[in-house]
Amino acid sequence: MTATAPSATPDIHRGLNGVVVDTTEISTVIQETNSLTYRGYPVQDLAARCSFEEVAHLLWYGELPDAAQLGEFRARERALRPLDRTTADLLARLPETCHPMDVLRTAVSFFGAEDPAEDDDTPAANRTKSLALLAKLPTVVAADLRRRRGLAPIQPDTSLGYAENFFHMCFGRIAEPEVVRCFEISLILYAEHSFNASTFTARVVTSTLSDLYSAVTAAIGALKGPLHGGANEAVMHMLNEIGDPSRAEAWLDEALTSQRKIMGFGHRVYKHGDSRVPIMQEATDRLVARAADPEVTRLATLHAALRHAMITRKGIHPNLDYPAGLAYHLMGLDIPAFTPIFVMSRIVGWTAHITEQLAHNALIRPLGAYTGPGQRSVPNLG
Ligand SMILES: CC(=O)SCCNC(=O)CCNC(=O)[C@H](O)C(C)(C)COP(=O)(O)OP(=O)(O)OC[C@H]1O[C@@H](n2cnc3c(N)ncnc32)[C@H](O)[C@@H]1OP(=O)(O)O
Ligand SMILES: O=C([O-])CC(=O)C(=O)O
Repeated sequence: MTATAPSATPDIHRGLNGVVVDTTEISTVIQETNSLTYRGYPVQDLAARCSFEEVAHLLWYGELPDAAQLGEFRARERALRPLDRTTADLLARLPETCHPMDVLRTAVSFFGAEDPAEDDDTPAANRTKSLALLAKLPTVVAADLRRRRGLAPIQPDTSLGYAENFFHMCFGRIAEPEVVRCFEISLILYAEHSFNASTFTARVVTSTLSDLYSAVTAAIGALKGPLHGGANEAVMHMLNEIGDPSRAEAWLDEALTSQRKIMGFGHRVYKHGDSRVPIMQEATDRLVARAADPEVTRLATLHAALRHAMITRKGIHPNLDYPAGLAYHLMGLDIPAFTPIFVMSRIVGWTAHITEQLAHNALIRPLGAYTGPGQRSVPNLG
């Protein structure tokens, strides 16, 4: 038998780093200008001039809504906010020791099981499901936040916008306009970011012609990890661990020496700073100024000191999770709710990508270069 010559080592891109897997019309990071556009609009302009609902409409339908379209979009979203009794009961039975991302993942999976049209993947059916998820996810997140505080859920208020209603459902009151605006800016900035890990996960699941709920459930699992969305919670844990601004440099030295990843820093695509950070940082700074509280000043000084030390020492810049984590804490939200809030926003990007994937589907199935043992005979186990 002639031996086969070993094949040439294939070109391997671990983590798909630098690999372009498909086209997209939804958003792009423009490396040269370090900017991000949604359907062609710079995200900083959208954050300055639009509501989250307008941006959701843009990402899903390709255009900003006119007044009539926005009115209809808002009315439909508001009507879909309540949870049915079965869902509320199911979620209330989950252990309080589980992470709130587990609650969201379970909720979306259950919404799929309950939906008789789960397998209808026509664009119209998927638009209806996407809107229902957008509307219901804040209700799940707020009820779970209150459950962990030993409080009963508060029903959604259809007279309130998306961001205001979330504060109402968490705290029974609407936060001040500056807080709501900062929150809304974070939702706009988190809504979409091209082929990030969780969106790619949603596209992989969709590419098998599985249903939208399965794709979103899987995306929630991918977002939970601290190298992705989980970093906004990890940022706040890290700031609490450091404690005092005077410790920032020494803490960083030690963390880098022990090869720790510094949460909220670095990015696969942005190597000179995340385009969204300046907008989020400015909004967070406004919350700090408004608080005029020594405790808040201590945290903000520590946040700035660590950012400065990390850029000086490693040349690595913060990503969006760095200012967003601090902002959510300053809004009075509990740390385990931070990544679920990311889901409330990114649901828009995920479902826009699911629709796009389905419109030009190709099964996503890469290759792996085998490095295991050569072919061998199964020994006699008897
Ligand atoms: C919204 C979002 O999901 S944004 C991302 C949120 N995630 C985080 O904040 C977690 C912390 N950051 C990280 O772990 C990384 O920067 C990632 C996962 C985001 C990007 O990772 P990659 O693109 O794979 O870059 P990679 O990990 O190879 O980093 C390149 C170099 O920078 C270093 N580096 C990158 N980020 C960090 C960090 N946060 N802390 C310490 N070192 C870092 C790496 O150790 C590596 O150094 P080396 O070349 O000496 O080995
Ligand atoms: O793009 C990424 O890799 C991560 C990110 O910033 C996001 O999903 O918003």
